[in-house]
This record gives sequence, structure tokens and C-alpha cells, in this order.
Amino acid sequence: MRALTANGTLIHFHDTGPNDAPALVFSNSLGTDLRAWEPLLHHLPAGWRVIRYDKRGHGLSACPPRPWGMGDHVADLAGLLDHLGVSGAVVCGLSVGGLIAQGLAAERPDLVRAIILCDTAAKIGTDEIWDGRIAAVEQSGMEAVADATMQRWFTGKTLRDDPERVALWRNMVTRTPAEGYLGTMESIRDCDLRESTPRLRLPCMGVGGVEDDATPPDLVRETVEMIPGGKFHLLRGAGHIPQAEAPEQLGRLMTEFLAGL
Ligand SMILES: O=C(O)CC1=CCC(=O)O1
Repeated sequence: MRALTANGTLIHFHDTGPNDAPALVFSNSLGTDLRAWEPLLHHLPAGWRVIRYDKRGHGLSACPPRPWGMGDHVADLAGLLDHLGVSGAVVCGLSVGGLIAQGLAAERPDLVRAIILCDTAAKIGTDEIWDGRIAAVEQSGMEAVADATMQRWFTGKTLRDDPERVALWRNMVTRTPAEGYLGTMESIRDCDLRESTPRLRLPCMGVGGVEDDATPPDLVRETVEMIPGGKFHLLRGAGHIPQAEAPEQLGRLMTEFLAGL
């Protein structure tokens, strides 16, 4: 368990593997913390320095008073990598983590050598969707959105066959500070990368779950294909959290992509 102050914010992170190995950095989704990547870890190739962190308002990282936005999420990750002396990383982002990865690649190309976009887009949702969820959390707290979130995140099969595992993910959401969740929803609502992402010039792989109701696969494909050479893969048997439902498929695709860099 380690922490440092980046962009004025206490950031909790895990950093494993040799310091001189190429870095693979994970940025997680709304309502999840760095534990979200655990199912994937043993499907990753050896020889990488793996860095996971809790974005502001999530996990053990600080939750500064709102308002803040996507620029802060990007500056937090830039600050973390600068402090760790990491440049030229491969950044893998899930959902809002994918927005952070795209934003970092645009703002600080020295830090990013390639991106892996999981269940994300250059623009996620509409003002109407986010304003409705923001109002629900402001009025009734995290419980108000937890069940609908599980429906968006997981396939019918997982919801039916594995209720205890789903309950753990639900706990992760309901234990996220409401302020952190609200600030991140506002960040997503106000973020539109449809002009900057097509200007990125770096290797990009993307994946989308066939049953993802939050960022449907065609939306993810559209974003990945904005970047020349971007390659999209559809994940069978997966919803919005591919490392939970399809860790082997995702690990194999990532291993192939990383080997080709
Ligand atoms: O709606 C959800 O919970 C899915 C999601 C949208 C952005 C994000 O990070 O997660």
C-alpha cells in the first residue's frame, strides 16, 4: 500500500514488478477502485511494471471538495507518473479510466506510448443521463444507483449464476464516497474528447463487452477506430467490466498487443 500527493491530491497506488521494466498503468471505472483489476493480474505477461491507482474520490485516495473535472483526473495521473519517474507507459483505462487514458495521451504524450481502451468512448452518456444520476445520488445516496449499476455492468448469466460475486462489486460501489462518485459523474458529463482523440497517433487496442449496456460495443469500436491503426475486439460473455467476466480473453488480447509494441 503506497501513496503520494499528485496535483495536490493524496493518491493511493500499487506498483509491482521491476522499476526498470516497461510500465503498464491501469485506470479504473466509476465506482471502482484498484482492486477491480485483480481478476486480470495473473493473465498479464511477465516483464512489466504494473501500476494501479485509486482515482480521486475512490478507494483510499483523497476526495477533494467539488467541483473538479476530467482535467484534474488527468493531472492526478500525470502527477503520479511524474513522481514515479515513469514515461512512455502503456495506459489501460476502463470506462472513465479510458477517458483519462485518452486525455493523458493528448495532454502528455511523453507519458504514454500506447493505450488500451476497455468499454469506454470519446464521449460517454448525455447531460440528461448524468444529471438524472447526479440528482438520485444527491437525494438518496449510493444505494439509489447500486442495483441499476449491476444491471449495466454484468451479463444476465453472471447476475443469475453468481450473485455473491456481484454482491462484492455492489459493495464496492455503495462504499464509494458519494462526493467522489458525484465529482466523477460531473467530470464524465462535461468531458468530450471527440476532437482530440482522432488526433492521437499511438498504438491503440480496444475491447467492448457484447452485453455492455453502459458503453455499447459499437460506441467503443467507433472511438477506437478514430485513432489510425486502432484495433477493436468484441468480448463474448462480458458486460461493462471485462476483467471480471472475461479475464482470460482480455489477458490474451493484451498479451498479444503488448508483445507487438
Ligand atoms: O454507468 C456506469 O456505472 C458505467 C460507467 C460509465 C462511466 C464509467 O466509468 O462507468
